[in-house]
Amino acid sequence: MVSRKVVGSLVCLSVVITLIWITVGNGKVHYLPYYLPCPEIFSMKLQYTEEKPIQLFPQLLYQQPRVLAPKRQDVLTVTPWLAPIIWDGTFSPEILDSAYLPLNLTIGVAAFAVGKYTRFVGRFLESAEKHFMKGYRVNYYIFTDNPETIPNVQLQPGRRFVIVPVKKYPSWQELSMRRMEAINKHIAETSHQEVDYLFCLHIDMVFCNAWGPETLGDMVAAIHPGYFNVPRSKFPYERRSSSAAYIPDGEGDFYYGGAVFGGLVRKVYEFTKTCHMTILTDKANGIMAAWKEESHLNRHFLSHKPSKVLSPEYLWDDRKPKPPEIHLIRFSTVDKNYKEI
Ligand SMILES: CC(=O)N[C@H]1[C@@H](OP(=O)(O)OP(=O)(O)OC[C@H]2O[C@@H](n3ccc(=O)[nH]c3=O)[C@H](O)[C@@H]2O)O[C@H](CO)[C@H](O)[C@@H]1O
Ligand SMILES: [Mn+2]
Repeated sequence: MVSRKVVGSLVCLSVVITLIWITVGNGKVHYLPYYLPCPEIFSMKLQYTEEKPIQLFPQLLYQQPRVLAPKRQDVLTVTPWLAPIIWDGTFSPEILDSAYLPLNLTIGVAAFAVGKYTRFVGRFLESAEKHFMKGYRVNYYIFTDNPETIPNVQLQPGRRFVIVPVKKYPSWQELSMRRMEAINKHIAETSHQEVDYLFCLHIDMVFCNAWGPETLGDMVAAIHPGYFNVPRSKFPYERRSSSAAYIPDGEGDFYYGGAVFGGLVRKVYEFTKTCHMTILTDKANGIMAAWKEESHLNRHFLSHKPSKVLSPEYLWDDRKPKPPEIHLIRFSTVDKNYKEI
């Protein structure tokens, strides 16, 4: 009896469902295959700003990186905020080139040659043509008050030389305070459209070994050759609390050199803007930081950590004896005759 009632109700239910289906669904079967829950996603595309169908790391044969056998044990190769510190022996130029060359990047160099410093331009450019970003597109921006004295250096294909006229500053201190401003202005007006990365370098230096894509990063700072083995209490940071470059005792990571900094051009733009602003703040308060823009750079990098740090291989001073940790000097100060300049 019970089963008859159940069968009766089931029959009724199916009749009602069929009637509803016929009236509402108009008899058509709307079949959604369960294995394609949302077919639109297959036609959707992410809107990348630049799409470069490039095969990174094409087949290359190289030694296996060994997890338990670090290439360098004598030096720190990563900061506590996990930025790499670039030392010879820790990277493969071939792997890096295979990743960076296909991107067709343009690297900018900004350097000042004002007054008697125009004499350094020839040597700087000749050495850069031999060692700096070989195989990449490079734009040299030479900021000078005396374009006629700049020698004509033969450049490799894809490399360009640009004179950026600046006025003669009343003193080297004033020039030192204005460099950030001039570079910032030039990025905004010109170089942000011309380069991907920009390095700001002293002109009284020469390249002596390869400087390649291992140096590219969002924001790049270099450890000063005079302070890589010194406790931070001895760093020549600005110690007066009235300065915007003030770093109190007990703080600081490294002492970075003002002669080398760089990064993505938009990051260098932000960086030079903040440094220029803190320099102006000091000026308004009648104070000049101990090591001028270098003090402001060090203050900035304390709270905005660089994403890559160059070892002193990339900022050396040939007057110093070479310690065993430095295998290769890549960029070094030339001996200036201080009396003459
Ligand atoms: C003696 C001194 O304290 N100098 C400053 C300078 O050390 P340095 O002794 O390395 O300074 P420097 O003589 O190399 O001058 C810095 C750069 O400014 C340019 N330049 C300088 C003078 C000049 O008459 N014409 C010219 O074009 C040139 O690109 C030069 O490479 O830089 C450091 C970091 O940046 C600190 O800021 C130092 O305070
Ligand atoms: Mn210098």
